[in-house]
Amino acid sequence: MASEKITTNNGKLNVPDNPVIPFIIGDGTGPDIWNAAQKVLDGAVEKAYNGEKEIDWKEVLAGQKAYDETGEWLPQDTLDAINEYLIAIKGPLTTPIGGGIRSLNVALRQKLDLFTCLRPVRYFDGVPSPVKRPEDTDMVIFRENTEDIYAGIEFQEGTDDVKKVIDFIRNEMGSENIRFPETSGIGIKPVSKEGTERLVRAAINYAIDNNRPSVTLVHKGNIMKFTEGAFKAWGYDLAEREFGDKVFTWKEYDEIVEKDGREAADKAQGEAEDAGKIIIKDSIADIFLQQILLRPKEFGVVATMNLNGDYISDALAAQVGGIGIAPGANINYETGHAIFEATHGTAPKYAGQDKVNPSSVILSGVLLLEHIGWTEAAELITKAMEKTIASKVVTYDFARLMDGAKEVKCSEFGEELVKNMD
Ligand SMILES: NC(=O)C1=CN([C@@H]2O[C@H](COP(=O)(O)OP(=O)(O)OC[C@H]3O[C@@H](n4cnc5c(N)ncnc54)[C@H](OP(=O)(O)O)[C@@H]3O)[C@@H](O)[C@H]2O)C=CC1
Ligand SMILES: O=C(O)CCC(=O)C(=O)O
Ligand SMILES: [Mg+2]
Repeated sequence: MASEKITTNNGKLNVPDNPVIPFIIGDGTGPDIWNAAQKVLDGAVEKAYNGEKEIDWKEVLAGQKAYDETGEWLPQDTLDAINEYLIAIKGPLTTPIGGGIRSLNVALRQKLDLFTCLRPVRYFDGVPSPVKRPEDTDMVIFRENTEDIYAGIEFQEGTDDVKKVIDFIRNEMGSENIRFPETSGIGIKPVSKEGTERLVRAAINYAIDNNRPSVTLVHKGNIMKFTEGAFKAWGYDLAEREFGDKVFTWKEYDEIVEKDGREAADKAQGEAEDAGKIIIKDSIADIFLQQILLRPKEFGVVATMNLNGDYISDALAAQVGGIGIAPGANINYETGHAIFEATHGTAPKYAGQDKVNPSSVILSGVLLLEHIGWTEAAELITKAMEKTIASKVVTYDFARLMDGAKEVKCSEFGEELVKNMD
């Protein structure tokens, strides 16, 4: 079967039966989990479509393997290939120590402008969890992926550059708030209206398409007023301007309280909920981290900035069993480019041991299959995952917390999933 490219037409993906999909194998435990995942993905596609559809996996290089083979951590050829083929999947990448690149993962997201980091968090029955009712956690995180302190604008303590920046802040901007100006490093946190709007737009569209009752804007706007506070304000404005009567915002709620009192505002929100409108609300990041533990049912779609999203992703993953089972995708909803990847890192201490849980990258593959419309194959894997975990055949991370579990290797867990596809 000759393979073809996935293309876009007016914002819609055209997916041939035999698409070329680039993959980055990843560092550390990357090869173990990718090899297991590829077999599961191929097995599901074969089973779902009886050989009428097949993915042509094309390896592209990044990370240690790229450095060893080409002398570059992130070769231009890799960026060009993902640009050309639109959709890719990757294993985790080590952050090189020293050198100009802070994080290859962050660099990939920024260079391809993959502005949403989508991280759905759901519970699979039987997975060991530290909370009493892990099934109540069912959220989808929209983490802004290109801005915030991840932009990497930082100046090291003691350098001429940081001195210039500190002099500028003190002398030109008149701020005396740098407590120890002689010994400070400085980090800059850009948060833009465009960046916020495209992220919040994607989150609300997702809520509409997937019948989610609310979108929560998570921010620390009480302290960082012109970055995180602006994120909240721009988010509410965008919701009201672009989504009109499909949404009811807490900004509207506050306006009603001001005019007609709290009872009237509660009534208006109740009516909006009854009419199936999406409630756009907000939560300050610190209390949000408490509420997702105490009252997770109150949250559905979460839209937030880069650093908050990084913390929230791992915290929520823990509630449903940990980052061994936390998938993700980096998506530009405007160009159609997307790279699917696990939430966790390279877990270097387990590298080459065929030990870690491949579920995060497998479920990232499920997101990929859903994204290209191959939902039958995606469903086969999800069901097989449910069945396999329920039968207590699991990798070390779950086995150490479960009674009566059978611990299997990374590759064996993948094989078990393929067996359990029916
Ligand atoms: N997107 C990416 O590619 C990311 C890359 N990184 C990079 O990865 C490297 C290592 O980062 P580190 O902070 O150690 O975080 P990791 O996520 O790599 O590992 C931390 C711990 O999480 C658990 N864990 C991770 N992956 C799995 C898995 N597949 N199955 C079961 N458990 C798992 C292990 O816990 P335990 O020890 O309890 O068994 C592991 O020791 C760094 O260079 C970092 O920059 C980090 C995050 C994301
Ligand atoms: O690239 C990294 O080292 C960190 C990335 C990360 O933590 C994440 O994507 O959640
Ligand atoms: Mg992270």
